[in-house]
Amino acid sequence: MTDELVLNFSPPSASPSSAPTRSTSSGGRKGGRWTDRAKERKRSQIEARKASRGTGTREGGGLGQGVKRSREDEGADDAAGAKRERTAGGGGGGAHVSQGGKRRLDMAVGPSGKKQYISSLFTAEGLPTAADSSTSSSAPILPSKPSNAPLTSVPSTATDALESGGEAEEGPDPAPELSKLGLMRELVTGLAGKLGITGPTACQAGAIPRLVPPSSAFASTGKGKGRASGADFAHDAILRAQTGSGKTLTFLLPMLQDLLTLPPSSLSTPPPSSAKTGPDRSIGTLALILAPTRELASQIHTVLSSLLSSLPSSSPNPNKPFTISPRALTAGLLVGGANRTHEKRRLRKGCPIVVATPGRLLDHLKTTEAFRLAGEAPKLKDGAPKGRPGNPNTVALGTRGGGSGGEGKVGLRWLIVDECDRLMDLGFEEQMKGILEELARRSSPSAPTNGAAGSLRRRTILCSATASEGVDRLAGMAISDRAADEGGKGMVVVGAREDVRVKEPERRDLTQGAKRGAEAVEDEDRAEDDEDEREEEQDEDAKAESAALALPSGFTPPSQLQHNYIVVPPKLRFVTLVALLRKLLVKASSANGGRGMKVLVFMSCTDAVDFWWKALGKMKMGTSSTDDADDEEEEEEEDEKAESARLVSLHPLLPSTPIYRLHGSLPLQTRLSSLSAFSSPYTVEDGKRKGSQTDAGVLLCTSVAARGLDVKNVGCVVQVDAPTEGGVTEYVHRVGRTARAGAQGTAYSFILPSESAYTSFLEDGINSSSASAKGKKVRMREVGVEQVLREGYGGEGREYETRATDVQMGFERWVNASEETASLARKAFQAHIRAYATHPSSEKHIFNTKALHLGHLAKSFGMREAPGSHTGSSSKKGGSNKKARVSVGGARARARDDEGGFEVGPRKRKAMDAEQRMKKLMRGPQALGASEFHIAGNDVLESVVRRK
Ligand SMILES: Nc1ncnc2c1ncn2[C@@H]1O[C@H](COP(=O)(O)OP(=O)(O)OP(=O)(O)O)[C@@H](O)[C@H]1O
Repeated sequence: MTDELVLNFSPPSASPSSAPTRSTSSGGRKGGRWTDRAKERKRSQIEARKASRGTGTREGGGLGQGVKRSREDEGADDAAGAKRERTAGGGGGGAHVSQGGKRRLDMAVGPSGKKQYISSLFTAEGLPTAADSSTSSSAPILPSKPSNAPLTSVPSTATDALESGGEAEEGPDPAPELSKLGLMRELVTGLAGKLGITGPTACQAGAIPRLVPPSSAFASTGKGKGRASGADFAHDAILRAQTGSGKTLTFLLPMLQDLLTLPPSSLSTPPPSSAKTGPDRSIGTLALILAPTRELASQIHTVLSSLLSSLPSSSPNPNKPFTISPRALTAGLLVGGANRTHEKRRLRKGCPIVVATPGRLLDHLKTTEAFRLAGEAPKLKDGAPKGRPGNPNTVALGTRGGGSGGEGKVGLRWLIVDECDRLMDLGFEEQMKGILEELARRSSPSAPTNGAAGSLRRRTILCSATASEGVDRLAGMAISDRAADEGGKGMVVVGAREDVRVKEPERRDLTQGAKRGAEAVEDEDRAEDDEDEREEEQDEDAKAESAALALPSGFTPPSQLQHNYIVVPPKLRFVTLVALLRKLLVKASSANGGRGMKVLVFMSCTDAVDFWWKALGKMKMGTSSTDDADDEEEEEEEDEKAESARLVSLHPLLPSTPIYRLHGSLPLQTRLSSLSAFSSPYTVEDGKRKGSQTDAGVLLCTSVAARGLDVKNVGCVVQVDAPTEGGVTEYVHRVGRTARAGAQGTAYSFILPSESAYTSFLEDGINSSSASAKGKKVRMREVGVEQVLREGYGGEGREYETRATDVQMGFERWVNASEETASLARKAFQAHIRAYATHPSSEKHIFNTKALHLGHLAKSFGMREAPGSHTGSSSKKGGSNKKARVSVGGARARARDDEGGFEVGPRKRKAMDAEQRMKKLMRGPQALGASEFHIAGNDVLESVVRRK
């Protein structure tokens, strides 16, 4: 590598001699007793070794310079008790090949001048290269046509479905392809102007015409060019499409068009003479959009707000005025972790559109009096509906709690659930049930069901890439009334290449559900029965587990995405990540004129993210451990104060590349600020933000960032740890953070040698999907770890080994410099092992804790041996063949105690259920705020869900 990053390395020292230095005198003596000759030869060899070692240390000055160890370190290595071959020769380079042995040991001179041995990262044989050289990263890659890019023209299948003969618009279309979808001119202009979007993606071309209401439904809005015919119109739908294919706009655009053009007669205000005098934001909430994570909710809110601000305050077309001005369609954001009082204030002012996480939404639905759905009157203290004289909006509306809207009036118009499969997986099901019950309770019994007025019924859109059982359940709950009214017609799937009608979701009686919930709270004795039920459910879930792991039909990664894997020996995980990041960043920087790229790095648990993030920012290269300790003590004091506010780390080998972190245990503000800083990162020099923008950035994260997040210029996703939940589906979501909207993207997965079956597991899972079976098969490409290290660290021959060793030593020095850092390392290691143990049984043949070499894995956490608590056998005794003896059951049990350390999924839900039961018993707040996702994990929610 000939880039500036390499300059961070000192020039390599004179090539270390790997053979003992022979004294010329040793062979000089002839004659005499053989024992005297042998003694003399031995003495001269020792002297020669001393001499060469001294020279090497003084002259080395390269990577080996930093390889100084304290007595304590030395002791630890000795205690590690590996059968070490004594090396002959030495040098500043620090790497030595043992005489005939397999292991390589690094030798350096400590501050006291004592020689010290360092357990080596490399063996004399070197690292294996990629198994199949034809698939190595140097092999040419045939470019694939992006599958989620904006289309240059609307495909005939989409256009055929559109109605012809719509009203002619005046003037040329600003984005002709978009206006063919039936979108109103103002929206198309706004998209083209503010967002630079001129053509639809395949998902948008397929789904928007079906979601835009047919012209017959709203006489006042007139006919658009591209509206779907009544037969194709999907009142309720499941929206399913590839990652990065523009699903957010697919549901937002029809929703906005619908709200802007609601029939004036459906509103409780008199028909407006102009848009400016139309209903204001106190009209109540017309649309609810739910998302599983705070970040995703916030992102949707941002897109929605910029869409709204791109629209004129009134329609310039006098024939088609906006019924409600875009300025009145204020979007409110309600997410866990945010200030409730501020949210209440916002709700009091009125939020026609609400974007929320489910727990917080339910909380407000239950407890915030001012939260009014469209059609509901504000409640007076005595319970009578409040009708302010002179405010027709409130006077004409029905009473709250059962009489909303009145005949022919619109109530809550849209319910949109983004990433709904994930949402059901995360244990939000109770909250979702609670929300639907609350909406059902508040909706008018006389709500329109049929005919033109029936089109005012709530529309439900479930966005899901995955057709899980949870989605079916949610669909069943959400459209239970309609399904009956329409003779069992279920939800249609839109957005996929081929629209498919899913089987009719099972109807659920929400009133019964509410009763059951209330009884459960009243009768504590029933808790035991519930527990039995849950156990049965668990068994069923276990059976469903393997089925759920297969990739759902039609859900494939973008075709332009390249999938790579690297077989990384456990002790090389840290140095390989640093090398890979260097390689990627340098490559991107030279390809795009120095701007670099953004990289997302997924890890299994929050503790590991925190630890590696800190280590990358704090470790130093090439200084002695004592100096480091002094420096760091001073820094620590300052850092302590700033730590919580600190967003960015910088690594000495990744200059000008800010490193951020994201996981569910961080405070909301830190989460959002980290994400926003990563989205438009700034350069940092001398620890200070310099303000200029860069495209280079690294985000270490857990699966909390796997769904829905859309950050521009993410060129690569690295999975240091495979997802512990969700199997192939979760893999596809994670890698889907790159290669969005037609952009190129690369994914790398680290796999341990014992996990080699993971690649075929992924390939089979992805390729068995029916859509991909027709197209190009996905193939995982192996990139040799040796190649990554060589390209990342540069140098001649195997010099990268020395450099990697120095990086590892810098890491270990930082870890061992204080009890605090050492304990961080232990905690991260233990959380990692526990997370590893939660891989489902269907993946146990790949991710088996028994196959882990804990001693080596500990090295990737900067430790010289595995902490004893998780090893059945101490690493001091075990030698190189020690395997992990971790009880999976035990690890699972511990997982329940450690909410923060895990990703959350179906199996985690069981743990959370247990925790919720415990909280109920304790009757005290025990926030699950540390959970990965915003699992509404608090006692308030628990009680509101159960409350009648
Ligand atoms: N028609 C379009 N033309 C160009 N870019 C678009 C278009 N539609 C959406 N985009 C952009 O594509 C990116 C991905 O969109 P979005 O986040 O909605 O994808 P998604 O399908 O929801 O992905 P995921 O499944 O990962 O949540 C966004 O940056 C968005 O601005």
